Amino acid sequence: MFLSKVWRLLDATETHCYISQKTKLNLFCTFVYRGKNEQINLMANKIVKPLLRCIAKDVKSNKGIQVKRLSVEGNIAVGKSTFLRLLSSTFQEWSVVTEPLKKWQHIHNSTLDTQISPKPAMNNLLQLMYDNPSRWSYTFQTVSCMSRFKTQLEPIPEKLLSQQDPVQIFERSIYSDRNIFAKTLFELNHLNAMEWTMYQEWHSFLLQEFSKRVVLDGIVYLRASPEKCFERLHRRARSEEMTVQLEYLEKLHEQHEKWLTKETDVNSIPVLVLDGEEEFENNARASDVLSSKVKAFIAGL
Ligand SMILES: Nc1ncnc2c1ncn2[C@@H]1O[C@H](COP(=O)(O)OP(=O)(O)O)[C@@H](O)[C@H]1O
Ligand SMILES: Nc1nc2c(ncn2[C@H]2C[C@H](O)[C@@H](COP(=O)(O)O)O2)c(=O)[nH]1
Repeated sequence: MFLSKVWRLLDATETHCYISQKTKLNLFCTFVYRGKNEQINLMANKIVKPLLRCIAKDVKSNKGIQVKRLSVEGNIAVGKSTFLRLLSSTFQEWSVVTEPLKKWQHIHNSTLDTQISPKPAMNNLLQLMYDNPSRWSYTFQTVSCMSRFKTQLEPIPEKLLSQQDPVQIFERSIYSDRNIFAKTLFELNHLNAMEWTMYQEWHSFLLQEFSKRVVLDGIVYLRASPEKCFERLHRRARSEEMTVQLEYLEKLHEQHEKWLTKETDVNSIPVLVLDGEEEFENNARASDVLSSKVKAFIAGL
């Protein structure tokens, strides 16, 4: 009964005049919150929140909510996760989305799951890729890129919906998947010509199909020397990476420099280059300087 009254009201507002989805929702919430207490929670959880989510789903086309979306890019072990944790604690209203690394280390495979004793590494695609890059790089890029597209296509997180200036930051992106890793692996002959062609074909198709929903407003490039990254990689001591050579980090560094500092057009996305060389992890002053630069960069987007 209560619900039908509210929906009729909603329709009524629809017939009188066009109002923005957001205004309509505010009206809806007003009536919800003037309604009977015991039904408010029901409405909030069952109706209002999903409505907010579906209205804000495609933020770029919804005038009501404009989320500024960025990625943090940088070499392996440069300090992206560390920096994102610092940003997250400084700007708690921001949404920070980390790289789905655990998914790559634990590939769910019903066949494997049923095997009595699957070899441990058989579901660790990161390990397989480092152990035999020519065999597994194309598979890895397919999985990593799909997981990145899914991440960037997720609906806007609830905590951003009510904010005046919502910000969402991704660790890496569908763009670095192609311009850094897939490109490097092709140049190192771990992707053959056919694989590199196929990768670019479906990557370009998905970019075209989802262009507005995966576009970035800015890129933060956390830059450090390959030597510093190599030192940090061993400090972190991730088991899958123990065979990574300095030469590989040097190649990835060159690729980042080419993509983010030399190429004039990074799809015309503004880039902020930050010095990641400094040991900012336990240095509040250094990390504050970096955080302030990111905040000022975002304000200008
Ligand atoms: N600016 C920094 N100063 C000192 N140590 C750092 C810094 N950034 C990261 N580290 C350390 O280096 C290692 C790699 O950092 P991490 O954030 O995991 O890199 P990424 O996410 O880029 O792979 C971790 O052990 C981390 O504690
Ligand atoms: N071959 C690829 N490897 C990738 C890709 N994205 C990340 N990675 C590797 C690099 C690291 O070993 C690990 C996590 O990255 P961090 O920079 O956070 O250490 O995953 C990719 O697209 N291709």
